Amino acid sequence: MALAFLAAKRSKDPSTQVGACIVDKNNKVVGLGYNGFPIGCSDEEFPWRKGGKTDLDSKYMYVCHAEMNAILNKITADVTGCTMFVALFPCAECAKIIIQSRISTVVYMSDKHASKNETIASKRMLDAAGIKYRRHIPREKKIVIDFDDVDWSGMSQVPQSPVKN
Ligand SMILES: Nc1ccn([C@H]2C[C@H](O)[C@@H](COP(=O)(O)O)O2)c(=O)n1
Repeated sequence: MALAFLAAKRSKDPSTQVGACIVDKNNKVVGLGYNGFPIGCSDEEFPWRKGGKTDLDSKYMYVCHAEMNAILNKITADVTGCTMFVALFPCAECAKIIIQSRISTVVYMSDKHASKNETIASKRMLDAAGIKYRRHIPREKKIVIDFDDVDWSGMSQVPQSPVKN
């Protein structure tokens, strides 16, 4: 989930940055994505403002969601049986792509649009397709990357990364 949030930091959306990270059955990262405009659609030319969902001058007509980008950016032939970690519960359009790509589990952080039809429809499809979903309960409250903490000559981190007991 932390990697999904790190990917989200690359989003140029001024109001909502969403990231998604796909891992395989061995927890290997096989795809990362964040919300952004399609290749060739410049952030300077296309609108980041909110508006009606079908308004030509709003971002909703153009933005690719983090989930879709993570799937399209996959480094494996397919993502069958994989788990997607995503900051925000997938909308109905992303649910369709998740189902068709045969991802088996979705782990999300926020479900703030739970009462909206796009989320209700999403859950209806995920349930029908037998895709499991659950909210992420973070074990760590904070993950800090402080470049000043890195000993560049020895390339070691001070304090060192915690090791599993
Ligand atoms: N599951 C989701 C939900 C939304 N997004 C993206 C699409 C937009 O860039 C932004 C939502 O904008 P808002 O209406 O909150 O200003 O988040 C996504 O990538 N994945």
